[in-house]
Amino acid sequence: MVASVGLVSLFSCSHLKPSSLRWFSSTTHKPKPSAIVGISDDLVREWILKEGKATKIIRISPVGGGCINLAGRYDTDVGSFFVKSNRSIGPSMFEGEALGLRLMYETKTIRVPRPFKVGSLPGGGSFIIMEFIEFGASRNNQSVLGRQLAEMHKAGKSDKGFGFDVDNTIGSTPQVNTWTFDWVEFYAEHRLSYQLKLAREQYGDSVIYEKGQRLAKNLKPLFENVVVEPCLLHGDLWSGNVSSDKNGDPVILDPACYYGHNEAEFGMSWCAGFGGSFYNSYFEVMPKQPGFEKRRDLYMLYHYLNHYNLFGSGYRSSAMSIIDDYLQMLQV
Ligand SMILES: Nc1ncnc2c1ncn2[C@@H]1O[C@H](COP(=O)(O)OP(=O)(O)OP(=O)(O)O)[C@@H](O)[C@H]1O
Repeated sequence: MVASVGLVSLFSCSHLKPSSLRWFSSTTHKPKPSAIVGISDDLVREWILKEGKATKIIRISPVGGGCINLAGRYDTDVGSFFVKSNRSIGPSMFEGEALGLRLMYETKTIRVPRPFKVGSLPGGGSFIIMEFIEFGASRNNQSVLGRQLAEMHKAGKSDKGFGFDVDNTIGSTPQVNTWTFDWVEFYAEHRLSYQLKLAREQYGDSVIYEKGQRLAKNLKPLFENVVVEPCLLHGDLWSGNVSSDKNGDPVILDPACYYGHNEAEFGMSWCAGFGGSFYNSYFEVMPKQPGFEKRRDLYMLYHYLNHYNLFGSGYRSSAMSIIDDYLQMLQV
């Protein structure tokens, strides 16, 4: 039922960020500082020299690889800072990212960059300053990644149900995180239905909308005998957002966090390359729940729909065939 990742997907898979660009994306040369991160960086420098406790900024260099924001590395006498900026979007996007990074960081389970500061830029736009992580040359150990991710899911609990304190984005699509006590209701409304409405608005696609809504209203049988607890999710876990540090320890980046069913974390697994050792280690900490396989495509559907909305019709058939298969399986 899962569509294979073709050429189109490889390059648009997760927000146009081929993973190969990820591993070696830093370059070091010396253009004018403000040109590097695309902003007048006075506020960034000010923070680094005051709260960041640096006495000197030694070098500023651009970091490539992202699509939505401009990024730079600020080397100082107290270490390096990673800065992203966006000239047109206000601070809410980076506030969402910072909150997600902070909550993941506080679980002390898997390495994420520690967020330091989000600010607005004088002429509009915003920036985020976080810990700079030196990436290692090789991909991380899948088994450690699986275990640490499961530990994060286990540690990151919520007493408000499913959702998040702020809305954020998945790629550039808004992701609504209104707190909801029932997971099936949350996933149906704020994940599937939201994307289906977008597809109808953007493409006039009433076929996928109507079939998808029929599925969204009939998800309950897929959750029989399962207790779903809210877990802190990275939310956009694909290979481009997974790296490893110089010690070879896994690092996860660029999250779209919310509290959800832990299995929803595998919704991007069609672009993640998780192997057997990843899943074995994961399930040792977070045991597999009954019906896991039956729900796997349901969680991919959200991301396929998002890719359809972001990148166009190349993803429609994958989303449609998942919907059709479920409608047939559930006989609705
Ligand atoms: N904390 C960090 N330390 C060092 N490098 C980082 C850090 N976070 C991200 N990077 C590098 O910077 C690049 C851009 O970051 P990121 O992907 O978060 O950008 P973005 O534009 O916000 O996201 P998107 O890729 O979704 O457009 C990444 O490819 C990664 O290699």
